[in-house]
Amino acid sequence: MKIFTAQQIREADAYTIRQTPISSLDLMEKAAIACTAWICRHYSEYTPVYVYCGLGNNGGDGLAITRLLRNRGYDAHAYVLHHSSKASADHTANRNALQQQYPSAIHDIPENGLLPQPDAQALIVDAILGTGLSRPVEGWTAAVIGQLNDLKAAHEVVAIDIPSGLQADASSLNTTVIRADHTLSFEFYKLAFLLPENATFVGDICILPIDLSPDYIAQTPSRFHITDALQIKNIYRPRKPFSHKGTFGHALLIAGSEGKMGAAVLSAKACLRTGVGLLSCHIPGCGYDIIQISSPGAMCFIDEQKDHSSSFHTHIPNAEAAAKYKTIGIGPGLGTAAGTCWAFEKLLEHFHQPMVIDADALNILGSSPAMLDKIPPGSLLTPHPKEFERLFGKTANDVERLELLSANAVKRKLNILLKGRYTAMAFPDGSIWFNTTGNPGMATGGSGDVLTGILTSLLAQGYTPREAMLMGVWLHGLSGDHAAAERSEEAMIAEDIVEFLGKSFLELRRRLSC
Ligand SMILES: NC(=O)C1=CN([C@@H]2O[C@H](COP(=O)(O)OP(=O)(O)OC[C@H]3O[C@@H](n4cnc5c(N)ncnc54)[C@H](OP(=O)(O)O)[C@@H]3O)[C@@H](O)[C@H]2O)[C@H](O)CC1
Ligand SMILES: [K+]
Repeated sequence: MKIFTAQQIREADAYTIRQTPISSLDLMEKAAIACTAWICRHYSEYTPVYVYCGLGNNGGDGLAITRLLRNRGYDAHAYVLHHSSKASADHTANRNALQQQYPSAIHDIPENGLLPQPDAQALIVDAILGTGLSRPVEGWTAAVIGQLNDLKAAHEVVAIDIPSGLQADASSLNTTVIRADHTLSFEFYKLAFLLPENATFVGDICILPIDLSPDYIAQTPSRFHITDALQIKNIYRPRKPFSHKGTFGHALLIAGSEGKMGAAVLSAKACLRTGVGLLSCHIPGCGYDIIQISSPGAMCFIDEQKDHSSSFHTHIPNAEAAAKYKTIGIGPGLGTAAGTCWAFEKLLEHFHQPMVIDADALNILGSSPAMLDKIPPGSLLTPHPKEFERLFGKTANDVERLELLSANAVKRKLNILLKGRYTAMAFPDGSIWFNTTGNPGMATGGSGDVLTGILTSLLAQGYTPREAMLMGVWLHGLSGDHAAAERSEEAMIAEDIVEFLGKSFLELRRRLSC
C-alpha cells in the first residue's frame, strides 16, 4: 500500500473529482459517513460529542460528522474555531447543511474566544486542521490544542484524518499537536503516523477508504509504502512436491558467546522453523551441548575458544569455499571480543554473497567503519535504534533518521531495516517500506535473534534480499501477534514467536488458496 504525501493526496482528490462523477462534496460526505459509522460502533448514542472544527475541509468533515451523528440520535455539537479569515467552499456547504437541519448544533468561537467545558463522558472529535496544515500551529490555535490536550485525562479524543498540528510528511518535533486516542484517516497512512516521535499524538490508527481514484493511486509513484498480506502472499513460494533439503539452501549461523548462547539457540530455531534446508552453527566451545540439545536439526562447528568465537573465518578460506553456503547470519549473542572482530573482518575477505548482519556484528561494524564498506552488496542489516545510531550517527528527528537510513541503503547497496513498532525497511532503490504486523509483547529479549534466524533462512532458500526482508519482518510480526493472542503480550517470550511461525505459514497458505 502506498503512502502519499499531503500534496499527492490533494492531487488524488483533484484527479478523482476531475475524472469520475464524484464531486468534492461527495468525497467529504463519504469521509464523514465512514467516520460517523466508526464513532457509532465505538461510542453509545448517550455519549455527548464535541466536534471542534477548523475553517478548511477538515472542519468541513467535522460539520458533516456532526450532522450525521445527529441523524443517528447523538447529542453532537460543532464548535467552529475562527483561526483564519476565510472558510473553504466545502466547509461552508456543510455548515449550511448543518444549519438547515440542526441550527442549535453550531457554535462559533471567535479568535481568542474560550472553549466550552465538555460534559463528563463526552467524546472530543478533532476536526480543526488536516493535511492542509501550512505552518506550525501558534498563538490562539496552539492554545486551543493545548486546552484540548489538557482534557485528555477525562475524555477520549478522536482525530479526523490526522491529529491537528501534525505535519503529514515532516517532523513535528517541538510543535503543538493534538494527542489523539484514535486517528481515523482517509485512504492512506501518512508518513507521520509511522514515526516513533509521533506515537503520543496518533494513538490507534484506522484507515477508512473513501474511493479515491484507483487509477491515480496505481499510476502515481511513491517512495514510501506499507507492506500488506497480499504482497507477502505474492512473495511466498510454497514448497513443490519433489523438493529435497538441498532445494532450500545451506545457511551458516555465527552466533553466541558465554552467557549469551540463548541468542544462538533462538536464531537457530527460527532459521530451522522458517524452512532452511540445512543449518550449520559456528559457536564457542561452551555452547556445544546447548545447541545440540536444543536444536538437534542443526549441525555444529565448535570454535577453538571456549567463551567466544574467533575462527569462523576458516569456513570460507577462499572464494570457492563460499559456494558451500547460500548465506551467513552473523551477530546474535556473538560478543565483540578482539578475536571475534578479527575473524569477522577475515570472513568478509572471501564471502561476497548477501548475508544477514545483526546485534554484536553490527556493533563491530559501528566501531570499525572501514569494515562497513566491505559488507557484500545486497546484505540485510537489522539494527535497533541504538545500534543504528552507533553505525550511522545521531539525527535531530525521526524524518532525518529515515533519510539517513535510506541514504546508506542506496549508497552501500544494502537492505537496512530500523526496528520499531512500524519497522522501516530501506532498499537500494531508495524506497522505504513499513511493516505493520507485531505488537508491544515483542519488545522482549531474544525477539531480534529470532528475526535474524528467519531472515537467514529465507535468504538461504533463494528469496531475494528484498523479498526476504519484506516477508521475514512480516512473518516475525505476525507470529508475534499469534503468540500475543494465545499467551498475552505480557507473558509471551521470544521462543513463542518461533513456535507460532508455523501458524503464520499456514495463514499464508490459506491466503494463497483464496
Ligand atoms: N482526499 C482526501 O483525503 C479528502 C480529505 N478531506 C479533508 O480535507 C482535509 C484537507 O483540507 P484542506 O482544506 O486542504 O486543509 P485543512 O482543513 O487541513 O486546513 C486548511 C485551513 O487551515 C488553515 N491553516 C493551515 N495551517 C494553519 C496553522 N498552522 N494555524 C492555523 N490555521 C492554519 C488554512 O488557513 P490559511 O490561513 O493558511 O489560509 C485553512 O483555513 C483533509 O485533512 C481531510 O480531513 C475531504 O473531506 C475529503 C477528501
Ligand atoms: K484533525
